[in-house]
Amino acid sequence: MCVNKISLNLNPAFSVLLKMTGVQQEGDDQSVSLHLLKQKMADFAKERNWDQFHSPRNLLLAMVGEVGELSEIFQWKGEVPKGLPDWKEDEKVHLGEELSDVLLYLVRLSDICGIDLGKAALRKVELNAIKYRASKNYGTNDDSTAEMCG
Ligand SMILES: Nc1ccn([C@H]2C[C@H](O)[C@@H](COP(=O)(O)OP(=O)(O)OP(=O)(O)O)O2)c(=O)n1
Repeated sequence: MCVNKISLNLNPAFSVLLKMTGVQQEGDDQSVSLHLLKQKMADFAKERNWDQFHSPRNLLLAMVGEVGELSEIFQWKGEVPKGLPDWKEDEKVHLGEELSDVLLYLVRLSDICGIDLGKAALRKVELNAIKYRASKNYGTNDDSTAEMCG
């Protein structure tokens, strides 16, 4: 599989962000590649002469800040049902924006650190499958059944 063509299904709110930033989606199915996001973030920084600010530490702190903003959306709500059926449309748009900020900083951080995020994530999925074998962990999330892997 070509890692650069790994696709993520993103919240519809992300299409608003893409339009605002002039980013065009690849196709009509709202799938966006990590490669496209990486390139768009690199262009965004270069056009503003912001490469100087996009250091690993700065990007990590920016991402953590955005995780905080994402957490605020859920703060004090108690548990919420999957699909967020009771949320207003503007709340979902806001959620999409904060999720996107986290993703974009993560993509940029990975790029600046020279990590191929798609490749690393695929490898991790494979490691997870070995550590948490379906046959031993079906229906349980007790990690005492996890296997060590070196
Ligand atoms: N130095 C910067 C500043 C911003 N961004 C990009 C990445 C994020 O997607 C978004 C973050 O912008 P803000 O810091 O304005 O954060 P918010 O959009 O969350 O705004 P606010 O914090 O006012 O809610 O912009 C960036 O790449 N580099």
